[in-house]
Amino acid sequence: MATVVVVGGGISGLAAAYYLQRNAAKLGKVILLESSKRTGGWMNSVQHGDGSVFEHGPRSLRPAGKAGRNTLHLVEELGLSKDILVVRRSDPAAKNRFLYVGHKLCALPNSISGVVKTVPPFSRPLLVTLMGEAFAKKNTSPDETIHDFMQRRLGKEFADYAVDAVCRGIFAADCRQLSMRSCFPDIFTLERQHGSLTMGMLKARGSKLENASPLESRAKSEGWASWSLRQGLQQLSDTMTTAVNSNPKCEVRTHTPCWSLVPSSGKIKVCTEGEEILADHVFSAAYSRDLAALLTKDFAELRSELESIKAVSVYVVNLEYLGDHLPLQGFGHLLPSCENPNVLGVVYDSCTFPQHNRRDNPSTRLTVMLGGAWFDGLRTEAGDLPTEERVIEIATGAVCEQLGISHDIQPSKVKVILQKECIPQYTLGHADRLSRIALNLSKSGLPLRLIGSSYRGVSVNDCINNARMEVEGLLCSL
Ligand SMILES: Cc1cc2nc3c(=O)[nH]c(=O)nc-3n(C[C@H](O)[C@H](O)[C@H](O)COP(=O)(O)OP(=O)(O)OC[C@H]3O[C@@H](n4cnc5c(N)ncnc54)[C@H](O)[C@@H]3O)c2cc1C
Ligand SMILES: C=Cc1c2[nH]c(c1C)Cc1[nH]c(c(CCC(=O)O)c1C)Cc1[nH]c(c(C)c1CCC(=O)O)Cc1[nH]c(c(C)c1C=C)C2
Repeated sequence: MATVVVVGGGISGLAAAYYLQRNAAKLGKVILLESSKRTGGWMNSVQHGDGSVFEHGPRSLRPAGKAGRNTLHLVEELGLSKDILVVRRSDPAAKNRFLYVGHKLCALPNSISGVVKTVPPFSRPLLVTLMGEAFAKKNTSPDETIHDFMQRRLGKEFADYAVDAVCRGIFAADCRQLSMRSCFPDIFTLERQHGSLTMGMLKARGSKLENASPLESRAKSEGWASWSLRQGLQQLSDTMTTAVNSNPKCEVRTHTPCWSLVPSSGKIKVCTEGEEILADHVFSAAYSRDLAALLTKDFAELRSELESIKAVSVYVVNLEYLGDHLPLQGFGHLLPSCENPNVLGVVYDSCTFPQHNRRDNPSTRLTVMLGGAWFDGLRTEAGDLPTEERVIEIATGAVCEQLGISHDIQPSKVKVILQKECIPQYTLGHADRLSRIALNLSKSGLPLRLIGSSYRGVSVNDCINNARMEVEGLLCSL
């Protein structure tokens, strides 16, 4: 009977352990090793005594797409359907997203009238941009930066404002560095298959749901745009941890860093502080650079490829103000890098999930995100990290300037968290890098499978779905 070790207890590692424990009869033992004191990784929701919930990491998931539907399935299996908080497509938090440009909040078009009119910061209606897109020249190069791709198809203005800002709001990244093929594979493929994104999207519309679970059907019929859970998204990782631990053949060990992975006659010796586990199979769910540090010098090439996937750091600043202070209802706003590189955007949490607001008083909850690919711009002249006071000053300054919440109103809660190297960057050539990693791994003969946000998608949905596919791959091979 095989022993399987999962290194890393973020959502990817937990998903692998969860899908492995469902098939534990075929396996001997499943052990998940997590170096920190808690599972969940970046998934981190903090509940306060007054009922408020603050997210320091991911805050909402999309129900759409194969990976989105897979997570809904998981939620149902875990018995969490009753705790789902839904944002419908008709809600302001789904319809209204803003760009902060030229010292103004500009609504991104979300209706027919918004598409046919010229709305700031654009100099022509979105409809004209989309009509032009249908005739843009196709590119056949194996990869392109997101900015080059979008500028070619939708024009420079659209790429500089909308695309630049959205990439900051997903990858905290500079779209001039990122790979279109790896960050938005579906859109990249639309051009290959249909010659145009507009035409491709029109053809792909209204596909039917087959074998939908009750929650998926509900999501479709009620028009869900995104969702969270009553205790915050960490409720998902906590429930997965409990499910894995409740299987007698499986075990989640926190406070247990893996120190090294050493090949041993077709198996891997997994070394921790007090123990060596001889594993038949290892899933690495740690950041690729952390995995590189676990491999011996014999794997220099593999290590150097894994190390080349860099990640950016983000300051997450959660703010709560007593009273209703939002000038507009919506999901939040993003700043294109030309407006203010250091401030990525502001999420209007109290509008998106009012269920997470404190119970005793009306409140405005916001999350300001700073840094990302522009993180060094936040450092002092000496190159040091800014003090917590300075980070709060930047965040409350942004809220004052961009949302008109005066400096005279003191936040009732403030939490600053530095999320170090939290979002891996799929730069140009990422797909080739993954091919080289796969080749290196297969040559090495190591029974090691790679999952996690470093490789094929940073969204929680992708992390879970990719873990599931890797587990299925292993089970098929047994
Ligand atoms: C601020 C922020 C906001 C986000 N917002 C969203 C959102 O709204 N929606 C969305 O879908 N996604 C969002 N994401 C992305 C998503 O949260 C992450 O991509 C995802 O959680 C990554 O999960 P993971 O398990 O792959 O990695 P991680 O969460 O990094 O987990 C890796 C784990 O491995 C452990 N580890 C590392 N080395 C070792 C070792 N040697 N031994 C043992 N353990 C080890 C680490 O301690 C960690 O717990 C956001 C991310 C951030 C940072
Ligand atoms: C301002 C910085 C960030 C905000 N969220 C994130 C960052 C870095 C991280 C993030 N947000 C989303 C994902 C998952 C992507 C997916 O494929 O599901 C991640 C890793 C969701 C998301 N957020 C925005 C968009 C357009 C998306 C994609 C999915 C969707 O349409 O819901 C926009 C956005 N993010 C932030 C703000 C303030 C904002 C827009 C107003 C915060």
